[in-house]
Amino acid sequence: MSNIKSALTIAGTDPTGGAGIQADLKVFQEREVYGMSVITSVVAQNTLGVQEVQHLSIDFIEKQLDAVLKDIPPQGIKTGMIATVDMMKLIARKIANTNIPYVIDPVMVAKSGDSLMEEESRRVIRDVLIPLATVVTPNVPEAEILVDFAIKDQEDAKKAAKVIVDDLGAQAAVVKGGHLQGEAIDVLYDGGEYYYFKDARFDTKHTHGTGCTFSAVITAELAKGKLIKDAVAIGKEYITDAIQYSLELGKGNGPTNHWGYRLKGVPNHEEDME
Ligand SMILES: Nc1ncnc2c1ncn2[C@@H]1O[C@H](COP(=O)(O)OP(=O)(O)OP(=O)(O)O)[C@@H](O)[C@H]1O
Ligand SMILES: Cc1ncc(COP(=O)(O)O)c(N)n1
Repeated sequence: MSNIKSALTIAGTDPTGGAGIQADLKVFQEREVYGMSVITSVVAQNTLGVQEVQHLSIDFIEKQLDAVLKDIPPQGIKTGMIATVDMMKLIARKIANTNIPYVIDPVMVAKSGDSLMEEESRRVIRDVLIPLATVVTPNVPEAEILVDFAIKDQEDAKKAAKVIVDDLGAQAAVVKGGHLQGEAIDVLYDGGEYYYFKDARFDTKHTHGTGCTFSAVITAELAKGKLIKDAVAIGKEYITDAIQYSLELGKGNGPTNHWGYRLKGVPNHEEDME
């Protein structure tokens, strides 16, 4: 038997390569798992925002899922942009009995402010997909919608992570602190303990795709058999480096970039460098 680990992302696209499916596949490659993808929606977007979205039919998404799952069953699955209730129900049906670690990045609104999930789906994701999750990775606005209370500080973020696990049924939740003040602190709750992942906050607008990248690393590490808390720690370190070396590409919010960090060749924030 092959010991190659593979990971599957089920998400929307970003033709400029910073977010969505394209970002996930780059991460899988960097984390040395074999990357596979099922596209839910094709998105005409760039660093400035979303221009147009076309959802694929449920029937065609199902064909893609069957093509992958029946041929190369992955050791880790993540979902990103799942815009409609019917897509959520389909994905739940396909992965409910698989036992494959499953990471949900509950993508609702792009950094540009454009909606990536229908209003109705925001409630349905709670009931249909969250109970299947190994880890859910909401940012603060997404966590607020999932738990129905305002998150102003780390104490609130901690409470939200607990509700997502204890009440909504995920195995673990990490509420990301990118939208809070001060250092970038993410809170993980795994049903037993809280873990805090704290790192420097960089003053940069080039953070397109941070959430996608972070959750893709966690998926890759779970696929390799890492514990949840170790997978999140690796995700945090990776995204911090990728934000520090993010790229001034495009006319808006440029993409994060771990590749540049690795090569140490193309820093764009010289003030952060020695
Ligand atoms: N300016 C920053 N400097 C350092 N780390 C950051 C910064 N902004 C976000 N992070 C970290 O990046 C990760 C993603 O967090 P964030 O809250 O930005 O997710 P997100 O809003 O879901 O991203 P996206 O909008 O791309 O979906 C977290 O680990 C967070 O702490
Ligand atoms: C297909 C897709 N999925 C996710 C995001 C969120 O990323 P961001 O909030 O950084 O724009 C996105 N823009 N596009």
